[in-house]
Amino acid sequence: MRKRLVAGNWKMYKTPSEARKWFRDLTVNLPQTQAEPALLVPFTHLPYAAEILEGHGVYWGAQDVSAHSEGAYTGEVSAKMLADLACKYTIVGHSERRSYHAETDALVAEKARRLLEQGITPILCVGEPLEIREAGGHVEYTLRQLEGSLQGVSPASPQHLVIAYEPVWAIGTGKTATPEDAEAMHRAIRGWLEGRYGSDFAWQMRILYGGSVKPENAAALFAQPNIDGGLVGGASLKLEDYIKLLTA
Ligand SMILES: O=C[C@H](O)COP(=O)(O)O
Repeated sequence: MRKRLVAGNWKMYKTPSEARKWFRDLTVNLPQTQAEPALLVPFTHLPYAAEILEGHGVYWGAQDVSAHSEGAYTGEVSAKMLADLACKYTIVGHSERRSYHAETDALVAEKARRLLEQGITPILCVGEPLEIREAGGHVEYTLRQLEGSLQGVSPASPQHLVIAYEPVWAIGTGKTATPEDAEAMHRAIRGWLEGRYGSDFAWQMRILYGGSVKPENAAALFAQPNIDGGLVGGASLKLEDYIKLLTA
């Protein structure tokens, strides 16, 4: 049985002080839920997450990591540093990193390997742009991206790797994939993972949907058999909405 993961990607929003208050408010208002809550926040917020969320059943992590283990890499943050702040998850290969920072599949795979070396679970993002979807090449495109981004990535258990399918055209646009379209892609991804890691392993891995997930559409998406939760941007910034997603 796969435990649903509701991962909030805060992107570059909120100050550390705002985050500290938000984390406290969440611990006080946390609903009874079968879902696992996780927050992927800016690096500057992580010490507060570690201090406040610890012991509440809420997990935290970063939105990116260096592909290097250590060294003279000004501005970068290593997986070891994230592990020291008890990060359970960290996003790699988000489409915003791929497009604004020209991150390649090979680089994303490097980053995922650095995280696994430190016991942090990568949430590895894949997904097609609009023109590929319109041309009907979305499955092929996404599976090719998955293959490139998982080169040499060998998680010790199915819980140590999470895939997030995020169609680029649905991110921050208010346009969501229909539950049926999202499910079709998730099924294709799981099929590919079976070939790569074996059926039992792939069956236990979680595949999240991301792209304009909101309290109003979450239940229908999460009800799909191969959708194991969400990677949520905008709606994870508002405490009330995030709480609704945990109980969707
Ligand atoms: O990582 C999250 C995605 O980019 C989705 O963002 P969104 O929920 O604001 O569309």
